[in-house]
Amino acid sequence: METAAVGFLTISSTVTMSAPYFLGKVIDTIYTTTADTESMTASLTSLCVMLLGVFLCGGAANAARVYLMQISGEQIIRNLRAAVFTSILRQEVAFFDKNRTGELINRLSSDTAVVGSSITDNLSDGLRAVAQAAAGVSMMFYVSPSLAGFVLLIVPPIAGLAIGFGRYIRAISKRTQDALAQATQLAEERISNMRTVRAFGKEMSEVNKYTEKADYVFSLARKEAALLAGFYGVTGLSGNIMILSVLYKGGLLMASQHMTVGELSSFLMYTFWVGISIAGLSSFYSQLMKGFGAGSRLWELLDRKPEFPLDEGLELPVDQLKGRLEFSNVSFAYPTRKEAPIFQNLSLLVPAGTIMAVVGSSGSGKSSLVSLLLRLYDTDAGIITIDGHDIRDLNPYWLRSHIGTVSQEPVLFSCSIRENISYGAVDPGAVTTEDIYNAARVANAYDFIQAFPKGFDTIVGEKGVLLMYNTVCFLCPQNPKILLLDEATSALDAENEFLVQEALERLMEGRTVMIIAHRLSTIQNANSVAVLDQCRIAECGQPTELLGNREGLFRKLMEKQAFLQEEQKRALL
Ligand SMILES: Nc1ncnc2c1ncn2[C@@H]1O[C@H](COP(=O)(O)OP(=O)(O)OP(=O)(O)O)[C@@H](O)[C@H]1O
Repeated sequence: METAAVGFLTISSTVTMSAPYFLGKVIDTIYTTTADTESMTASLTSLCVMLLGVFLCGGAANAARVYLMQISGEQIIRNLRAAVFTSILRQEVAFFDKNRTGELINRLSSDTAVVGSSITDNLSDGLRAVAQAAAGVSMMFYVSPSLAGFVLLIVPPIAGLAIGFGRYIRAISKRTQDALAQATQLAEERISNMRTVRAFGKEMSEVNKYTEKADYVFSLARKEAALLAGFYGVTGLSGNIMILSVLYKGGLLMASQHMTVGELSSFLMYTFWVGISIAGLSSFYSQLMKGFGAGSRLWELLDRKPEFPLDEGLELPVDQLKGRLEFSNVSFAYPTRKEAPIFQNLSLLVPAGTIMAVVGSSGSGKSSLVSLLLRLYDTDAGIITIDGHDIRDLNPYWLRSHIGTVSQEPVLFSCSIRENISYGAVDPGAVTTEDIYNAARVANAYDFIQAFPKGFDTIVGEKGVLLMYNTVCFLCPQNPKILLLDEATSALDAENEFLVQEALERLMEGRTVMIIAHRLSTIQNANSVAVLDQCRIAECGQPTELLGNREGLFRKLMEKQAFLQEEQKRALL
């Protein structure tokens, strides 16, 4: 396809470039033919027919070139977007703590478009401008070397100016794309937290903040426009000076019989062509520099290697997996908040086939424990093992597909309930309707979902707003030996409490379970309880044993929690 485009480009440029030459011939024919009108008309007609043929051919080639270039441009943008999205999704979770969603979205949508179009739209015009300038200059030398040498003295200073200008455009484009990314990030955060914005009545102040960011983008665009105007003004003026000098010097050459009127006309037309090509080239160059500027962040993103691999490492035979979990002297702080340690020398053992309830005040690190087990982050010190294997030696992909994670407040994607439930399966395409129904039955959500008019095909609103019931569980991959559960914090009415409890018990049977527990009933059913406090496990043992210790942290936590739950239940009634 590219070859065809270049072919058409050559044809259309050759045709366009040969036109002035032939037109010159037409003029000379008119001026020099002293013969009878009939033969003059004949030679004129044949020249004009030839020119018409050449123009038709050039027009068709031009149309084909534009079509092909447009298509290949869209293809480049598509490939770029797919590559950037692949690269983003391969990054480690910590990368997403450092880079905000809005910024990444901007890279994916805006930067790729700027880079793509700067390469393609302009590449076609740019290549044509280069070809036309080269051919035009050659033809100028062919028609009159002395006049060409004189006129082209103007090119070096223009080239110098263009280089300086290109550098500036490149820098300003990078700044513009960064500013745009910041604006998008702000908008993305505010729109996704619209409830908070509304609750505090901050609509207008957020609008002002966004407008400020948009103003900054505009001020950069204004700078760019002013510079562009200056640059085009200078190049346009130089073009006109070129024409004037051709007229002056060419007139002198004609007077001294060194040039015919046809040659001067051809030369003048080639000068026009070269002038137009130079204008095209400067626009091409500035757009290309703009693309490079916008592209610098994209290349960084494309080249970035994730800190740990997605799909490399040891895979244990599934039938030998027992599910013994152990944290040994683990220390950890989030990469974005290195100064605030979450765990220091934390040790915890969950024997295979037992249920461990993890409790602790808000922010004590319960969810972080789960994140470490799933290897969303690596520990700073100490190791975490599954059946004695350091999880850093295991294939992360394998590890995650053999640990079932169920959150009772899952972030649901905006698709049907059916699709949401099958999301966790290794091959969602192979999940049968019966599998989905069973998963819903296990979660005691079957009747509830069937009660919707569209049943399992009900489309869930963004972030699951539509789905008020909070026990929908994802299909657990391959009946995992290990389950990590995050219990809902919200209080339920008596009937739902019973349904949830029953579903959880069914789910936990015969597996090693680590559950972030919020309900007293869950804790009482666990084999042991670990209390997180001040970066470590403060207490660990059987629930009844820990409750017996009146001064213990667990006892205090339970007293507080029981009180809170009572309060919540009273509020529900
Ligand atoms: N991605 C993150 N980057 C930086 N800090 C984080 C991140 N996630 C959590 N934290 C911080 O780590 C601490 C522990 O959070 P974590 O969510 O593990 O606690 P938790 O006990 O599960 O809390 P909760 O019961 O409120 O969910 C908190 O101070 C939290 O602000």
